[in-house]
Amino acid sequence: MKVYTAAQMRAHEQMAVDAGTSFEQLMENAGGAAAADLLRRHPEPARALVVCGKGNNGGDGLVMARLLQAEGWRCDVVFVLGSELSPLAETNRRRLLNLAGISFIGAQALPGQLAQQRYDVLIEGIFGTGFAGRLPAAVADCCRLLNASDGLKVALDMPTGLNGDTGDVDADVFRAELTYTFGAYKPAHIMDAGRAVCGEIVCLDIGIQ
Ligand SMILES: NC(=O)C1=CN([C@@H]2O[C@H](COP(=O)(O)OP(=O)(O)OC[C@H]3O[C@@H](n4cnc5c(N)ncnc54)[C@H](O)[C@@H]3O)[C@@H](O)[C@H]2O)[C@H](O)CC1
Ligand SMILES: [K+]
Repeated sequence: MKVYTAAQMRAHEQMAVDAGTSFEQLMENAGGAAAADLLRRHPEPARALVVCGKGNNGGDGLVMARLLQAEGWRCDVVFVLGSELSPLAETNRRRLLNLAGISFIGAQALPGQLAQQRYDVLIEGIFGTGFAGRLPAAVADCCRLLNASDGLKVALDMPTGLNGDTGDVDADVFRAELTYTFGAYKPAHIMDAGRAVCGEIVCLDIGIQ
């Protein structure tokens, strides 16, 4: 079992890029592998909420949204940390523009939306390996809302509020039923406190050593 810290992930990602792939392709591989697994579990078109932060963790969610909508899913996308995204997340946001089945909803509209719309799947891409410190209040509020909602709760790489390196868990951590992690497990995935908030953990190959 491969277990990599955030710094080790960055090093292996860089090695893969030096060997000829690109960061964009790695993100496509991550979102693609997660979407493929979800589609195996949920072969019928369904309705998903994709909750993104501003970094590449959200970018993985945006790739998933594109691939799920291509299979007939309806995906609502929300950015909870503003609209200034990492370059790769922005590239993948643009790829969603004008696609059938994709709607963008404002973060302030999320509580009302969750009250009136039932989602089959909630995909959480707020923070991944780039997270350090405390959860911003807006993210803690969002996680509380998601935790209280119906639908399969899916975390990308790790549930937001879980520090992948240390296993520290915020009180308002996203409580996932299924966690897709990319390239390798992270230290928190094999700690009891971390495992308690990840649900089933599926480690997906994204083409790094
Ligand atoms: N490593 C790989 O091989 C791949 C990783 N992928 C995915 O990308 C994320 C890591 O993305 P990154 O952009 O580095 O970080 P995050 O998305 O987790 O968010 C970083 C973003 O958030 C800010 N931030 C961090 N802590 C806080 C805080 N306490 N409060 C407020 N804001 C915070 C930070 O400054 C950044 O702006 C990885 O997990 C994978 O999901 C690839 O897509 C595939 C290859
Ligand atoms: K996440």
